[in-house]
Amino acid sequence: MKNFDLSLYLVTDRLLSLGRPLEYVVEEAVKGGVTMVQLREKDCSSKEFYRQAITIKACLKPYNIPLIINDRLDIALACEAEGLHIGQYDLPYEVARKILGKNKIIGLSVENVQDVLEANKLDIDYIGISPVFSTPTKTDTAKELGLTGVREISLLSKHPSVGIGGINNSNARDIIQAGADGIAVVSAIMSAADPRLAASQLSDIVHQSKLKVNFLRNEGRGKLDCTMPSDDRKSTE
Ligand SMILES: Cc1ncc(COP(=O)(O)OP(=O)(O)O)c(N)n1
Ligand SMILES: Cc1ncsc1CCOP(=O)(O)O
Ligand SMILES: [Mg+2]
Repeated sequence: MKNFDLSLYLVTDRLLSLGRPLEYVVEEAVKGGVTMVQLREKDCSSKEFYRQAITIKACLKPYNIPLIINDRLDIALACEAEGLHIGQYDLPYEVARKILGKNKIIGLSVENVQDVLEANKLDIDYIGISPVFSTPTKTDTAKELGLTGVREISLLSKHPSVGIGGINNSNARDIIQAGADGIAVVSAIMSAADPRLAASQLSDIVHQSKLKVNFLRNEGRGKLDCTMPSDDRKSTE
């Protein structure tokens, strides 16, 4: 059964871990409140990627946190990860789903409205709204979508969403208020002096923002039901 929470999604980058072992940063982050982990290795051999995947899988098991593998279906299968994240230029969704089966989590990056409309036709499990802001962590991205993009995409998407790209303590709240179900971060946790504290602060922001969004949605629903045309009812702002 697929059971996952997108609230605070850590995407790894070993090169940003300030020399600390990846498993140390990941475990600290999970203790701080990370709800999902993606192993993203852009620059290593398949053997090394597999070795890291097995190590991180073992580290996450006691916490019941799902491991998602970036790009590499073979590694996801080999380490029995809970899922795979693919982008617009990666292995096609249909192929990944056929090989992984219906019980694995598949996430897909969306970079514009057209991608979201296409994603709505697929049985993916979540979308990554990519990138929300420009970021030095990944420079080969599409144009940043900004908060307007997050708002538009989360209204259009039939799948749950996470924003990714340039997210930190100062803007995490805006991403949730714009309609995303969670935030995905690399440097805000990987490069934090105290990854547990960084995760716990982000987790608090996300949860507080979700409470506020849900409150406004419920409050608004009561008021909107009698005053607003139905097309305006999705908005919380
Ligand atoms: C949660 C999440 N969202 C988006 C991405 C980006 O995926 P992609 O566009 O395939 O780029 P790479 O990460 O492969 O460089 C992601 N990894 N995770
Ligand atoms: C993997 C990825 N996909 C889109 S932006 C990005 C990197 C996000 O890194 P950071 O959280 O450090 O800005
Ligand atoms: Mg990719």
